[in-house]
Amino acid sequence: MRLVRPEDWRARGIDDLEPAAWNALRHGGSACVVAGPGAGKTEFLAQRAVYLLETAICRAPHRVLAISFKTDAASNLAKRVRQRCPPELAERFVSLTFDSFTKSLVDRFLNAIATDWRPTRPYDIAFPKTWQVEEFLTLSRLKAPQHWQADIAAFSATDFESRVVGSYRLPMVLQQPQNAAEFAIARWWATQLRPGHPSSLTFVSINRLAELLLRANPHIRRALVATYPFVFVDEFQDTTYAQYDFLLSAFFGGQTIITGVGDDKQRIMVFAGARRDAFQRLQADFGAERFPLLFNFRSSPDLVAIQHVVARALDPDAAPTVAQAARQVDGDVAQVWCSQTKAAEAAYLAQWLANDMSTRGRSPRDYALLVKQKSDDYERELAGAFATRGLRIRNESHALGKTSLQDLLCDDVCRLAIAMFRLGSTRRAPAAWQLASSSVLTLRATTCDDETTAAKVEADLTVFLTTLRTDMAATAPSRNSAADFAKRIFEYLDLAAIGRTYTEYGVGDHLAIILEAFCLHFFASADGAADWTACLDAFEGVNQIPMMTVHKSKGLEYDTIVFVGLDDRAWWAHVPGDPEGVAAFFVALSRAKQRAIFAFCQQRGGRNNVAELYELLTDAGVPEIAI
Ligand SMILES: Nc1ncnc2c1ncn2[C@@H]1O[C@H](COP(=O)(O)OP(=O)(O)OP(=O)(O)O)[C@@H](O)[C@H]1O
Repeated sequence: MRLVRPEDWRARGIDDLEPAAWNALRHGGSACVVAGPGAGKTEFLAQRAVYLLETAICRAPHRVLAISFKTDAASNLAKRVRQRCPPELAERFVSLTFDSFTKSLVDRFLNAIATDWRPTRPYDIAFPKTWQVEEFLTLSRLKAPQHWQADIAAFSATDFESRVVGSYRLPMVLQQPQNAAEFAIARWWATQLRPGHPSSLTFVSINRLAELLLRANPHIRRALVATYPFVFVDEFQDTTYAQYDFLLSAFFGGQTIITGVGDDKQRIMVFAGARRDAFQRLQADFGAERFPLLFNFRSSPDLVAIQHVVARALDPDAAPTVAQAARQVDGDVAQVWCSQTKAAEAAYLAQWLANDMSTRGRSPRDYALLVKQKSDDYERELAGAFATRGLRIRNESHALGKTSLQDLLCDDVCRLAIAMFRLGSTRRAPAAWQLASSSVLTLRATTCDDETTAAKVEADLTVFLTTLRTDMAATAPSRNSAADFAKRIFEYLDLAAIGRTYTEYGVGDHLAIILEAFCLHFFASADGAADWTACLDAFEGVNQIPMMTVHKSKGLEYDTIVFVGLDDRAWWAHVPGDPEGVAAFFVALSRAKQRAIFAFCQQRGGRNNVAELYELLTDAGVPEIAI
């Protein structure tokens, strides 16, 4: 492998980076890369990883660790690095979510966790609802000594865990609570560790256990620091108290160079415990230098101008960004559509989308329907009208067991299983063959250098697929036949080998969660499908218009976004003046490359609470149109 001198290194797969991005990319210390939507923050991280690997600034066996918040962001970043540098270098780029990283530490070193805090193996993952936390806090208050009761009553169920539990460092051994917070926290832990039962841990608890693990076991921390001299954190503005504290415990005071990228104006996770001062802390604790980026590669100049009006509402000092993309549509690039009834809104929307697709030659996946929450409800309300225009909605936020459709689809095992099914339903699927054959070689612990064994593994795969193809051709899709074929494919792939080969499935219950979600979605896709290709298309959402919550749309981009439900009912939690609501609005608006439409329907709710969002659109010159 030929190394590149740092001064000779050029951007890979893109023409260039903006000057400030070059400075940040070459910077030798920790950095805060702060930039608005579409600035290419994810692309910047991919380029920096390739730079570090190709110049051997990150020399083997050292690795670059990238931490993202969402599974699809982590896999998207890994994919970009794989596309931009040779495989032997890309394999030293580790891209994980915060939760999977801390969980893998806990699962791997569970026995090194102090006995007072050690969970059972295996443990369940808990997702307590707000009412359950409320109930817990009420009970804790009643059980607390009287002088602590008022303090406990002041805790809020929405952020008790993220702020109070999340910012608390576990002592090495269990101690008597000294104040109200410690009393509530101790009870919270008792409900999670559950002596005598399988523990049931939230990801905040898993984070706290990982932090304790590193603090209590300096040799594990040293090994971690030695493995990863470079750490990237994407969406840094959303770093929670627990996550920042974990970073501090793991990497403070050492040689680790941290690169945090993000945008304070897109901070929409405060409800989940995001710190408002994450960038400032990175500057103070790790001496990170600040690099603001000013380009926007995503949105057309007119949309960038509208975004700037909203950006200024969030940060009066926000610098104007420089649009790099060209405008491709005539007429308004943004509009507010006002309707009286949900039925009228759905009918108009479906007709407009079908028409726009055919006149502009666009596909359903160029569009996205964004909602504030409860995507299942909107899907139900719109699906009928869409069907009459031959359109199908793909609800990416839909929950599947303990994961979501969006997370399932970017999972490695899911992608492999679908590739096998594609090869079972058709002869010509080169991308599927590429993925299946390389994965099966890896699962059988064979390298391409060992030509004899590799040929045998491929021949065996061909035989398996030939029989599968014959049997699938002779069997109509149904829930039962889907279950039979899924069983056959997973047995062939060998779940034990999957656990051994892919680190993310080796420990814990991640594989079980994915398998459950896969089966739920695959059986539903097979139900009523005309043939296996239709079943697989339904599974993958081919030719369907994606719908998702704003939170799930983070980091994604579409030609046209339609925000459905800009009203008080959908935004019930929004308090006028609260920057988090405006930030969510900003995230939605900035997903659009060419066009953003906001749908307001009187039947859904009023627009008092959200008046400020409409005012911003009016200030930006966005017209309102009755439909
Ligand atoms: N240097 C570049 N040259 C050309 N295109 C780029 C460059 N950097 C990024 N892009 C493209 O611009 C778009 C936005 O990039 P990316 O998704 O990385 O932005 P982001 O800063 O993460 O945005 P957001 O914060 O809104 O999620 C993508 O389509 C990406 O491929």
